[in-house]
Amino acid sequence: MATGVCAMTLREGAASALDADVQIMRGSGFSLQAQVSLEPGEIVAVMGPSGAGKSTLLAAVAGLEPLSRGAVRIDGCEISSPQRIAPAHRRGVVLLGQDPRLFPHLSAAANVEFGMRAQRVSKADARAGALSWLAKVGTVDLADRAPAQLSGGQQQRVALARALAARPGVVLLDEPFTALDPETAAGLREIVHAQVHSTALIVTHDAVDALAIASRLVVIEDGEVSQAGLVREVFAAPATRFVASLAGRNRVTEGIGGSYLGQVAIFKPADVQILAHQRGGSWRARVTRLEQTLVGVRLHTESPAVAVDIELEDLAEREIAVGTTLELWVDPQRVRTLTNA
Ligand SMILES: Nc1ncnc2c1ncn2[C@@H]1O[C@H](COP(=O)(O)OP(=O)(O)OP(=O)(O)O)[C@@H](O)[C@H]1O
Repeated sequence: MATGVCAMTLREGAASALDADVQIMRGSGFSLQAQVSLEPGEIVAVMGPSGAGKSTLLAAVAGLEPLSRGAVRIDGCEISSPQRIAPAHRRGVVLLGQDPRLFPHLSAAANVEFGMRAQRVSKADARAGALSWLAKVGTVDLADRAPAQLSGGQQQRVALARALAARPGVVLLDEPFTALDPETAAGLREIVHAQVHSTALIVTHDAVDALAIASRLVVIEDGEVSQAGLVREVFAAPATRFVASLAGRNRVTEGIGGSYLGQVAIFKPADVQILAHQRGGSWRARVTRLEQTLVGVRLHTESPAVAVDIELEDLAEREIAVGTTLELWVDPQRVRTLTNA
């Protein structure tokens, strides 16, 4: 693979390979060190706590944040290094964030055309292409409206059409659904799933987004990659407390049933059993809250805080209510432990 700066314009319309080795040191004391490689057409989710460095990673890959060390390569062509950042039209990357950032003086169609014209598409083809992209995101009937005449969700759809119409080899989406209501977000999620044929890195706070859209997940914590792999595998075997909480697992740090002291015990709410009598490793807990789930009821208990999933019939049969004291037990084989650092 070539490693130098490529003079050629990047291939348009084809998904590209992305290889980013990003090191950023900010005066504020924050530093980011992350390495991500994507095959052409692969969609990878990026998750992590607030302030971990997710947006910084995407900005660096987009060529908007200078690197302290490392390089970003697309199809082997270096588009960013500490010495040089390629001009925007040669990077082959688009970044779409929470804010649609449409040109306010241009209509929805003209906004989409703009991205295509930058790729030297003729005016007539750009108009036809813009209408076709607006149709794909469900806003073709709004083509002549100015951004100010569109709702937030409609603006975000137009911004997505503009980003994809430029046929980038790599698309970067930084929480594009966060500011939208759940229904609009679900619609856009489907559009991304159906229409993004580029290689894509998507920052999200939503585990459902990661499962629905991406094949792999990269978790960033404190400026470093803390876990990476297939989305399902990462959620099935959380390596950090943050990933465990994403995956909806119990995370107990103060020990349970006299075991796991000095460790973080991680287990599924569905693996906690309610016993009729005390046994080795069981513990007594008071129910503080009941929550209905799609498949039954989640009991929240205290000291330690543990969630327990049971079926609705069980709740009625055992006469469980807020304030009930239960004897709980979890099979040690179902408990994963982390060192309590
Ligand atoms: N322009 C900036 N100048 C200096 N520091 C910044 C700048 N932007 C962000 N930071 C800091 O860099 C760190 C990483 O921020 P970043 O926005 O990448 O995090 P994030 O993981 O995307 O967080 P969030 O989920 O809240 O958006 C934070 O400590 C943040 O305060």
